[in-house]
Amino acid sequence: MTPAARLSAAIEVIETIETQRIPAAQALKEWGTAHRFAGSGDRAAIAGLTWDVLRRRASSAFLMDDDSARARVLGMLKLERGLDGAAVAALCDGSRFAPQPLSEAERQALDSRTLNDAPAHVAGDYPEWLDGELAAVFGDDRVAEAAAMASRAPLDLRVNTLRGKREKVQAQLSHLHAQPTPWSPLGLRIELGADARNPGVQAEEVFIKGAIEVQDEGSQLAALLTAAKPGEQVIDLCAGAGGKTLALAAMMQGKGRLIASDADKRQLAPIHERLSRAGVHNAEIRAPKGEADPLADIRGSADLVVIDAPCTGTGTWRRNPDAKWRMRPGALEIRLAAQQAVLERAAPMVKPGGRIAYITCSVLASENNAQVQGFLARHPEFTVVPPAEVAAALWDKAEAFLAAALVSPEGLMMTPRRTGTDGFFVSVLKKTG
Ligand SMILES: C[S@@+](CC[C@H](N)C(=O)[O-])C[C@H]1O[C@@H](n2cnc3c(N)ncnc32)[C@H](O)[C@@H]1O
Repeated sequence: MTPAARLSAAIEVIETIETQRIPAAQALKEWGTAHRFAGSGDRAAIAGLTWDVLRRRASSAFLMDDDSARARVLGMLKLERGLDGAAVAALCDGSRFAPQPLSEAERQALDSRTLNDAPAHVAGDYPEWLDGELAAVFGDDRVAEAAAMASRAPLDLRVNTLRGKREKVQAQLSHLHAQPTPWSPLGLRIELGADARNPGVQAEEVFIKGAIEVQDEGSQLAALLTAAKPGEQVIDLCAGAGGKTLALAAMMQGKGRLIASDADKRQLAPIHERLSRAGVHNAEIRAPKGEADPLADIRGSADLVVIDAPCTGTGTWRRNPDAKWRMRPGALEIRLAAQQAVLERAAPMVKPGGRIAYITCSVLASENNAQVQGFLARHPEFTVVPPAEVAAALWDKAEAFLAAALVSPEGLMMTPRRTGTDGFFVSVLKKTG
């Protein structure tokens, strides 16, 4: 397919998403089924265009002064891909399979309209109802922060130190141009272009042998900031598919006791295979069985309870721009209640002097700072470990990391703009009594 034909296809996919109100992944799949002649390169390029339109869904329509699928695609080409009016016109030449030529109004919009007068939620491409939440955290920086949260994310890997060393794994992935991540001593980063096909790391020998896992650098750092140590008793209370469990296991070097649990046993399904591939031998998985609490025996004994809390995932918008537009206020309410419940569950498990690491992949104050404040009010036996002490887990990077992150009395927040990671909040709470 020509670049122009791919553009026509992307307009079609965006139209389907908008009119049928279906998820982007589904619309792309349906398009692929109906156009079996399209090769994998074409599909990847059309998907790239579609995701980029969703990144710029509001600002592209504002720029074009038109909210049609075609306008959003044209506006995205300027805002996200940096094409000028002439370059867009060259793609839309009206030839077979190409989009229709630009109208006068479209040409003018591409040449002269800007986002200068756009409201914050439009310029920053986020749902209007979240403006107050983002203003509370970022103030006037919210447009710049949100724009970074809309930008394409790299593919980050964590090297599993139970199986290999970063330098060696990097050399084994040199064909993918993997580079060390800026903060995590365990991370490798693969930058992906706009039309990039999935690099298929799961088929690499280092992956099959358990030496790497796909994990955003922010998630790696969140695990490191818990400062889990060899010999400790660590409870991963919201283990899900085990991303944090695997990182914690490597930090513990096979020594001590690591218990992974989750309220939803289905979420835990992939963890068994992942732990065995990663060579983890000191982890115990406790899935719920009926009404009984699988962690009933853990009372006042844990050195560390990690809460990788259920959250809205606003910090991962750059990986899933579709989810951002589908998010509703009701979903936030549900997450807030779940976070409070899981914090309450964790408190009695911790031994005196032990700690809770409360982590979210959200940037919203209601899910982060306010949850910590509420918990401290209910549990005066806990205090916040000062963020400077928490950051010390990053050794030589601690000072620069503290300067980059958004530090509050409740904890540390990473954002795509500040740390080049997904958005993550980490608060470490120590039990004094
Ligand atoms: C952010 S996800 C966990 C991701 C996982 N830790 C990882 O790194 O791959 C949050 C998890 O919390 C679980 N959860 C929700 N409420 C819970 C509760 N009250 N107790 C324990 N787990 C809960 C959900 O089932 C979900 O799997």
